[in-house]
Amino acid sequence: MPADVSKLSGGSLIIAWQLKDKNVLIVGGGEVAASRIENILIADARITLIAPRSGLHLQTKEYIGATSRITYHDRTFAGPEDLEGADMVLTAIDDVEKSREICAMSRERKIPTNVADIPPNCDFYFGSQVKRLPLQIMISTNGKGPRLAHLIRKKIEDSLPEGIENAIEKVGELRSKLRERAPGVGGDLSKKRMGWMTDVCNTWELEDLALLNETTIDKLLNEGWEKDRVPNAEEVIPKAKRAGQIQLPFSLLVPITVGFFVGVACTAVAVHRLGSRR
Ligand SMILES: C[C@@]1(CC(=O)O)C2=NC(=C\c3[nH]c(c(CCC(=O)O)c3CC(=O)O)Cc3[nH]c(c(CC(=O)O)c3CCC(=O)O)/C=C3\N/C(=C\2)[C@@H](CCC(=O)O)[C@]3(C)CC(=O)O)/[C@H]1CCC(=O)O
Ligand SMILES: NC(=O)c1ccc[n+]([C@@H]2O[C@H](COP(=O)([O-])OP(=O)(O)OC[C@H]3O[C@@H](n4cnc5c(N)ncnc54)[C@H](O)[C@@H]3O)[C@@H](O)[C@H]2O)c1
Repeated sequence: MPADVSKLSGGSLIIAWQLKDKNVLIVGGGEVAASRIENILIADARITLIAPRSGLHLQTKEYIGATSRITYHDRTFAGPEDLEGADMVLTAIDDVEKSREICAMSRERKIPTNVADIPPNCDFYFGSQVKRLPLQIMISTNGKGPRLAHLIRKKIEDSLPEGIENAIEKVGELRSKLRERAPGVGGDLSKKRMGWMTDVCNTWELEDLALLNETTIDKLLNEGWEKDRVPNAEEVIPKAKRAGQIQLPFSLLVPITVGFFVGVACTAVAVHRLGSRR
């Protein structure tokens, strides 16, 4: 039977774009540009910023002064020569015509472009973002309701357990130490490594993972990976350290959060159906 793809439409491709050391041109220096700068700096890219000094937002000024990763030009956009070497173009200016012009020029050069607030001139949209690095969560309403994206972000932020970023960081350290012991890509060793990592993540609570350090990571690898088993957190983390942690009910938070959003989605569908019957 052919797959039903009728509902696979109307969304975006949400990806974690790797921009390290790429060149991003930002045109405009207001509040929106400041938020674009923050997002691009997080991605370790270099920024060329073109905007007259007189229109710079305080936050933009602070970013310019704080890092050599921003090359600042105190002027308005000059023309196609400003697009030279750009891997991405973002405009955040209060001049719709100029924005459209810049967009046309960059699209001619096949440079991915976002024009703040003008969806037809965007090759990609920005979303509302939870930033608890290395965790990032992007919320997109696919252009339907940016303010709602902001409000949904707040709800997700409130539902995330404290210290979740530490757990992710420590899992990253564990994975890289495991790779030193079991290197390579593909093949049986790789399968075994992935299986073991999956079992550790499934078995351990986030708050226990967050307590890992260099010594306990080695212990987990010695007692676990080397012996083809997954030890309990109690075996690896000293009792006193576990006793000192705040017990976060992550196992409860996940179903509650998922339940909440399923509820919101069902209500929205019901309201929409009622509305369309009138
Ligand atoms: C999420 C966020 C990220 C960011 O920009 O960083 C973002 N807009 C945010 C806020 C916001 N923007 C607007 C309001 C006023 C209230 C309202 O209109 O709802 C507020 C609310 C506020 O400021 O709180 C006005 C607005 N925005 C767009 C239009 C044009 C249109 O709809 O046609 C208009 C109407 C202009 C008009 O009416 O004239 C278009 C876009 N805005 C997007 C992103 C993309 C789709 C995002 C998605 O799919 O959800 C998209 C398509 C393109 C883009 O810009 O990338 C950020 C919240 C960050 C946060 O706080 O967490
Ligand atoms: N997507 C969003 O989240 C969102 C939210 C609010 C506003 N906006 C829209 O984004 C745009 C920017 O918003 P803002 O609040 O940062 O505006 P702003 O007026 O504070 O800043 C505009 C900036 O663009 C600069 N500028 C104007 N023309 C220029 C040119 N030709 N070359 C270089 N720089 C130029 C100005 O000097 C100023 O720094 C507006 O169109 C606004 O409607 C988008």
